Amino acid sequence: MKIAVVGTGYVGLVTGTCFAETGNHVTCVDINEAKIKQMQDGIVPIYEPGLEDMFHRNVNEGRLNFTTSLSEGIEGAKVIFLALPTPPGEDGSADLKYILQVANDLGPLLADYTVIIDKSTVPVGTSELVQTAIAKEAKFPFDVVSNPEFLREGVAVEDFMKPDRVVIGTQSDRAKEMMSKLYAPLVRQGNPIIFMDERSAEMTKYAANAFLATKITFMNEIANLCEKVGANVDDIRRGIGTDSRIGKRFLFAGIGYGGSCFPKDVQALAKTSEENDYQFHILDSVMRVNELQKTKLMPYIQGHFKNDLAGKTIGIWGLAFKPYTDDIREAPALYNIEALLALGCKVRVYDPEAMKNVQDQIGDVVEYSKTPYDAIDGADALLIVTEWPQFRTPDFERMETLLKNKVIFDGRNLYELPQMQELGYTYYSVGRQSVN
Ligand SMILES: NC(=O)c1ccc[n+]([C@@H]2O[C@H](COP(=O)([O-])OP(=O)(O)OC[C@H]3O[C@@H](n4cnc5c(N)ncnc54)[C@H](O)[C@@H]3O)[C@@H](O)[C@H]2O)c1
Ligand SMILES: O=c1ccn([C@@H]2O[C@H](COP(=O)(O)OP(=O)(O)O[C@H]3O[C@H](CO)[C@@H](O)[C@H](O)[C@H]3O)[C@@H](O)[C@H]2O)c(=O)[nH]1
Repeated sequence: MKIAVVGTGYVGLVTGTCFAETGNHVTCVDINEAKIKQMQDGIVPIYEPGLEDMFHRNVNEGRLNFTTSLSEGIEGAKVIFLALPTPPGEDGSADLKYILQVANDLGPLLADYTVIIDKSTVPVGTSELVQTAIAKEAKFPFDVVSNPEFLREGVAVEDFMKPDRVVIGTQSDRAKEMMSKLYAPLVRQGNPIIFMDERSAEMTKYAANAFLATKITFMNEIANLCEKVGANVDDIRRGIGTDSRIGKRFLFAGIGYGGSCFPKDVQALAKTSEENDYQFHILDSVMRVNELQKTKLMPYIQGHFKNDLAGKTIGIWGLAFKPYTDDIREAPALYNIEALLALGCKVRVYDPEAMKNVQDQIGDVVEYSKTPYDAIDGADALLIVTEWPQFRTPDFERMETLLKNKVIFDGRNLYELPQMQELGYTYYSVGRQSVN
């Protein structure tokens, strides 16, 4: 099938590449000329495990192309995916200007029956707005389908190729048939395509993200309480996660959730509630708790150094909002850097993938290190923010020779308490007792 994907960010690029991999001919359209040129030159603009090989294979075999021209990109396409940004507007609601702009542009360009698919995360009712915008100048029949995306950064290719489920919101039989054909190779494993109406599909995406953000936040609050009552949140996680009604995943306490989705989607759902005269109390709490959680180790850092942090050097391991990505959107590391700098600290950072993005965003207010060990050379303490695998089994003996003090503040609970005790570190983590 000939497919167009409009918007070649995270979701667009993964969608386009994976559908090319299943034998379709895909053209990716983006207004960012530099990005399109990069991809035409064979450079994948994001770091995502498994994507690069698949990208090159499909480009070389002629199934994956790139253009900045919408009219050229959608020529002959039976389906058009909209994978455009929906950032928070000033009031927290999702800003639909990118989607509606493209919808307006698409109308006069359609040259046959086409299925237009919202892959972006959009508030309930958006498919009707898209429908109206396209209809203004369309001369051919079309259907607008809501097909929210559930991939996680870092495992995006696997999530896309083997989805737990595919949610498709449409009431058109013609669109349903087209979507079933497109997704057939991906749902072979027995995972379902779930059909529903457009509004329910749009709501399903927000419900999933808000539920997961709430699950994490609940564990973060349990962790905060564990510290006070002398319990260990890792044991609690094992103790409740084995209950199949609760499930083992997304129960890891830490220094808050970040990324391009949870923060903005929880906020947007709260806004939708407000607009519909409903106070979604849980979401308000989730947002408030997560704000506090991101810098929850700061009081421990201040306490340890007796509120005298001016001139102290803190090494930070991890900048990306989670491992296996270079994405720093809403990353807890940025909040901790800001808090440490405000207290007069010098900050030295290391991340295997995200340092360029951080430097582009905040410049040289921190020092960028070539290795994790450079980041702690002469530092007064180490703060761990992202659980990259290489931080799990570091050379503790070497660290001891580099750190001025054997102190670790660990926002991701990477090490066992008895191990830290034996090694003689002062160790603060989340939801567990401190080791001195
Ligand atoms: N990032 C994720 O993990 C993820 C997962 C599921 C859903 N989503 C949702 O998918 C949507 C896209 O997210 P993303 O992270 O891929 O966004 P992104 O910001 O990484 O990329 C969006 C792309 O759209 C392009 N663009 C903007 N206006 C355009 C136009 N008029 N024509 C063509 N291209 C245009 C931008 O240049 C950019 O390359 C959002 O609604 C997001 O909430 C994201
Ligand atoms: O037990 C956990 C699991 C995650 N996190 C944090 O939660 C955030 C989000 O993690 P994750 O969900 O793995 O990453 P995303 O790529 O943001 O994916 C989420 O957001 C996407 C965009 O909407 C959805 O498609 C995915 O299904 C949804 O998991 C990160 O800061 C993680 O550190 C925790 O603190 N504890």
